[in-house]
Amino acid sequence: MSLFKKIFSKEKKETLDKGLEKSKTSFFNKLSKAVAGKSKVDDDVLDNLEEVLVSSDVGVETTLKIIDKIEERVSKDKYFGTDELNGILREEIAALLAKTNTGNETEFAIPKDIEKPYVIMVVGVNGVGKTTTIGKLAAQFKKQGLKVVLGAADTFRAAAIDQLQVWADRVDVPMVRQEMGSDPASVAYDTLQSAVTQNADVVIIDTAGRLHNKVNLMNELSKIKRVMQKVAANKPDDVLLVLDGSTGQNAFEQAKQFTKATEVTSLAVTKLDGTAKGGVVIGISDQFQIPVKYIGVGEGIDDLQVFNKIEFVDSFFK
Ligand SMILES: Nc1nc2c(ncn2[C@@H]2O[C@H](COP(=O)(O)OP(=O)(O)OP(=O)(O)O)[C@@H](O)[C@H]2O)c(=O)[nH]1
Repeated sequence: MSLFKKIFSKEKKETLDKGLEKSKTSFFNKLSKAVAGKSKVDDDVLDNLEEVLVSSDVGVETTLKIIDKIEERVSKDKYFGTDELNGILREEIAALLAKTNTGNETEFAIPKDIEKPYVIMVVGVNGVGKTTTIGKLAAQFKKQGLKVVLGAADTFRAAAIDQLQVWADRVDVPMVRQEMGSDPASVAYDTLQSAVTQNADVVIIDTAGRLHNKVNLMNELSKIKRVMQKVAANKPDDVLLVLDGSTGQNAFEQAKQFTKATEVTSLAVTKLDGTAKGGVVIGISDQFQIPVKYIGVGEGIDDLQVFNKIEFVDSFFK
């Protein structure tokens, strides 16, 4: 491993540790209360643990799965002590995450076996950190020496186009835009066309995420896809749903709506640094069986990380 990589990994780890601090403190405070005065894991401890997991935004479904697994282990080994609970929780959560997050990626990269350009269509409601995530992603891909083109297909609000332009300028990548109110699919088409002409490696398309009308959202997203496929077959390669981790259960609700409206292939969970609700990462990836690809652990350009289940669990249970 090169020195640069070593330094980068250390920095990445520190940012992750810091980003998850609030979630960790809150979780382990609750956990220690849940087992206070108990030496063995019994029904009371399991009930308390269930509450801890639900109140840490792991979600009811995933919490019940974890509790079932621990119950199985308790019934096998009657002498299972509360001091072992941490290790066992860590194993069960790692196993859950491994089902969806099957890879072990640590760095920003695009798959080698796809036809260039790699197209990421970004979806999510306003305010979740969509624009910021696109900007940070563009910066990381550019750092890898890849040629990136952005498409401002959230034409619903002028501010959305302008905000993305700020990031495009900051990262120094081209952005394709049209007037506010123009057809998002037309912007996506132009963006892909321009990327193909420039022989770009990565295209990132911003879309509007208006949830108030599911049929409209569905129609808009499928039209964008359909029109892009006129330029290049099988695009987009990735439909990335951005969720604000600090909204906890609201993020679950948004995931539900968006997965109904379009085929979401990966998730980015942002703003984990400012919240104690980090458990959403575990619950959402499990409940929707969609891999978490990126996590946002700060506002800085380098504070978007490739989600790695091992690093995440290591940091959480450190
Ligand atoms: N602390 C923290 N802040 C973040 C993170 N990601 C985004 N933000 C902040 O969240 C706010 C909203 O981000 P935007 O990128 O503007 O959100 P958006 O979804 O594009 O929203 P609109 O521009 O309103 O459509 C900004 O102030 C970002 O700096 C994160 O990982 N951590």
